[in-house]
Amino acid sequence: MLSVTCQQMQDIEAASFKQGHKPESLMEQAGAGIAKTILHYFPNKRNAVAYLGRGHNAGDALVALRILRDLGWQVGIRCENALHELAPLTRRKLRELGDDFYYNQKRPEKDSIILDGLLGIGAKGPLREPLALLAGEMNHHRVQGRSNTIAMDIPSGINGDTGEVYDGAVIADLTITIAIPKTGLLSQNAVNHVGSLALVPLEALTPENIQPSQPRPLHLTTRHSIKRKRRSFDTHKGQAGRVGIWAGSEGMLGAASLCAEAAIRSGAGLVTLFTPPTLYAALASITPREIIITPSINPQDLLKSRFDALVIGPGLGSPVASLAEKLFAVIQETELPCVLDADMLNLIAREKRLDLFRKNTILTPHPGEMARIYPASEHFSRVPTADNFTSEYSSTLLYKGARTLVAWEASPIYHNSTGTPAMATAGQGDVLSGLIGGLCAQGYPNLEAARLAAWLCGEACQLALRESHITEETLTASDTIAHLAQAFDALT
Ligand SMILES: NC(=O)C1=CN([C@@H]2O[C@H](COP(=O)(O)OP(=O)(O)OC[C@H]3O[C@@H](n4cnc5c(N)ncnc54)[C@H](OP(=O)(O)O)[C@@H]3O)[C@@H](O)[C@H]2O)[C@H](O)CC1
Ligand SMILES: [K+]
Repeated sequence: MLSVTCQQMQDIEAASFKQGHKPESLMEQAGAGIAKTILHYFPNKRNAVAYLGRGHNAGDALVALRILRDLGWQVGIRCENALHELAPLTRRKLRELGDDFYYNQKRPEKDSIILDGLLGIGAKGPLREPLALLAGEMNHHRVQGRSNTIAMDIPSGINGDTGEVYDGAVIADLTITIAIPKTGLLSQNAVNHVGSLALVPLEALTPENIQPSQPRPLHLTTRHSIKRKRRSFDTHKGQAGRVGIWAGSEGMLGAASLCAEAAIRSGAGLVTLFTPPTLYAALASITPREIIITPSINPQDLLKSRFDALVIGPGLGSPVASLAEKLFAVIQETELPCVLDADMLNLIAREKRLDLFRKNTILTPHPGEMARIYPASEHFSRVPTADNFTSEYSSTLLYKGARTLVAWEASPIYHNSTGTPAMATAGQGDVLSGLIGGLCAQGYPNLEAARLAAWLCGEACQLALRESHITEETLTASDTIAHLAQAFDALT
């Protein structure tokens, strides 16, 4: 969905009021959506404390808190403003929760949810007291009590238009933005304060007829903006998509295996993994039985079978010159959607074969690989890099990072909403490339496949963290694959 400035959001809101929508009804919908999102990502938590400012942002937090309390959660509030200073609607939402909460204020216990309802789109400039004090308290409890902070709409102390981070700004693990994403949330500066993103859409408030505030529109990919395909009843495995993968080298068998497993878990009907004959036995012993493993020394084999999409590169290492030439020839020749990942990108950079970045290719560089294929990226921040690169080359680009970007030609620059720092671990990229290949093989257009795969990987990891045996430290790429089903389900 297109992102908007706070002023644009306020204008859309004002227009909806003119059409008869009521602020209280919107706040109830927002609060209900926030509570639902909290239950989706943190179903095992039982304690929440809402930090309140004076405005309607606090009202959203109070509605969510009331719903959680009614479900049996222990809840509390922190507010340093006098009751008469609260906006009338916010005051009403506090009364519905119970005035006792105001007189018996609570600080978050260990392992709580902290709701940031200090400031939303009505924020102006750096945090003033008493909110600065409360923001400091929230950040302290997040770290000391290992709690999770969830920002209502915008983390307080972040400029919602530019992403500028003011002193003492709230650090959120998840920002639940209301109705339409705010442009500042997508800024690279703010990423450590915004955390992962979720959207609560409100039917009355949509960005129709809004002019993007940037020359190249910045969009957020959320669960609502991706359409999951349904299969017809008589689908057979040949129609479900055939993926050909060239991956792996000595010492990097896991990359090939993870990539192939993710491809089959994406829904592809047949996945064939080509591997040097010397690695065959070892690879067969760690790869799921559903994968066809074909020993090969000639990448031309990728063109001989009837595949619907190709993935080339995970764990490829540094192939000898003759193999490199053959891989280049395949990429040159194929018209299939073709994911170029990891060492294949390094090889293309090293041999200066950027002519291979054709329209059917999907490139998945992390910042280091990006710097190799496109040295100009070192002089630009991420969005201009994605913008310039896709203006120069006709590939679909998936630029990995804490906020993965997906773009193609003059498309909007799509910012992925899901993900967690737990993903900073080996193998996640191999899963991602396998997933993209599998989705392309099923007929998702390249741009959609890349957006969906990035969203699914991030969502799978966020959902994996709900389990008691998986933590930020222990999550692995296999856990990502194991939670793809839950991520797909979250789309429907
Ligand atoms: N978008 C929608 O249609 C909906 C939004 N909802 C939620 O409402 C907020 C916006 O609420 P609003 O009341 O307009 O504004 P805030 O809650 O952000 O806060 C305004 C008050 O905060 C004071 N303020 C402003 N800047 C600062 C600062 N830097 N430090 C301290 N205090 C600040 C401001 O005081 P003034 O003295 O400046 O007037 C206001 O008192 C939106 O973000 C959503 O969360 C709806 O609930 C659903 C529909
Ligand atoms: K907030």
